[in-house]
Amino acid sequence: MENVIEVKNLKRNYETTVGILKREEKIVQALKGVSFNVKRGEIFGLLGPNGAGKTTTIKILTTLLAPTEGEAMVLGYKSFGEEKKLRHKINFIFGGERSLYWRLSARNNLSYFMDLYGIDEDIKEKRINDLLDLVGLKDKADIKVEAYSKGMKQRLQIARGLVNKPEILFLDEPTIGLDPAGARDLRAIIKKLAKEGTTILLTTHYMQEAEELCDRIGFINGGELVALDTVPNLRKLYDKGSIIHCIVGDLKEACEKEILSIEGVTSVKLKEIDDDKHLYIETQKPHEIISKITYKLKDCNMKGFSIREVTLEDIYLKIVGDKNE
Ligand SMILES: Nc1ncnc2c1ncn2[C@@H]1O[C@H](COP(=O)(O)OP(=O)(O)OP(=O)(O)O)[C@@H](O)[C@H]1O
Repeated sequence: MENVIEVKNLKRNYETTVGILKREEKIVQALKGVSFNVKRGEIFGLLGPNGAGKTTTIKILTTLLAPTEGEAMVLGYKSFGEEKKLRHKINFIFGGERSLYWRLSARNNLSYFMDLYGIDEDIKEKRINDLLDLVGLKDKADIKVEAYSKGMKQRLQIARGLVNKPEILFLDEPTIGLDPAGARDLRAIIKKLAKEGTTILLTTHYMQEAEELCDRIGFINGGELVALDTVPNLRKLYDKGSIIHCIVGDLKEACEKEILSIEGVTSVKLKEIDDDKHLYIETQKPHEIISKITYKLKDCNMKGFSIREVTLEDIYLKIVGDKNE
């Protein structure tokens, strides 16, 4: 499958000033040499903590920001330098953005945005109806957007992002602030779009969403791409099997080390949540060693335990780390 995005050694610095009394110039390296490709029809996820460089990457790819160094080719055009040739072939939606006109109906919003792209009158009406159908707003098409729920507004944003039939749609945190049902509806639309051939590059902080949607995932941290693969391959690379999750009230200092020394335990992570201590024990043979673990924790006021498969969230925490630690 052909590459529709080719990013090579992409760098972007921001110049800012810091300090209140003595203002000093500071350079923030938001991207430190990122390289990746996206294939046509793929749903590609960029995941990483706040400030990792995800939005900067999207802004460069959507022609909104110039790179400091490196190359970003989108549909064969330089995203900076050939932006005029590229702009009508792509579109983007930033999560929580307020680009819709609340005093207008959904239909009139879409009509207005199509006019900005110079879409012919004779294809406008059908395209508007198709888009309203796709995002499930046909029945509410003539109601003012101000009366819409957050989920409906976000679905209309998606329709707005499709007015020019983009070959690539960029979505920065598309489901942010939506309730579970609203987020599920939006994910269904994203899947449908990809099935119909639209390439999607999205960012999200929701690991389950990424796991459900993305064909491949790039983990970005501190301006660097630290891993890139399909979810099954990421599992193979970083998956040591299962996680035994134990919750205890007290933890004797030696316990953690003793558990780590049990044969078959790959790693032990401790996290304090409220007054409890959560132990995440990585192992390939959870059922063989669980009794040894509960024995070691017998004086630790054990409140419960569970055994589960390694999730994308575990993989994320392993690769990117936990900023709240
Ligand atoms: N206009 C700007 N001026 C100065 N620094 C900036 C600017 N925009 C972004 N940065 C910095 O660049 C780095 C990358 O920011 P970016 O917004 O790309 O991260 P992100 O991964 O999208 O984060 P989030 O998940 O919070 O949206 C951060 O350190 C950020 O503070």
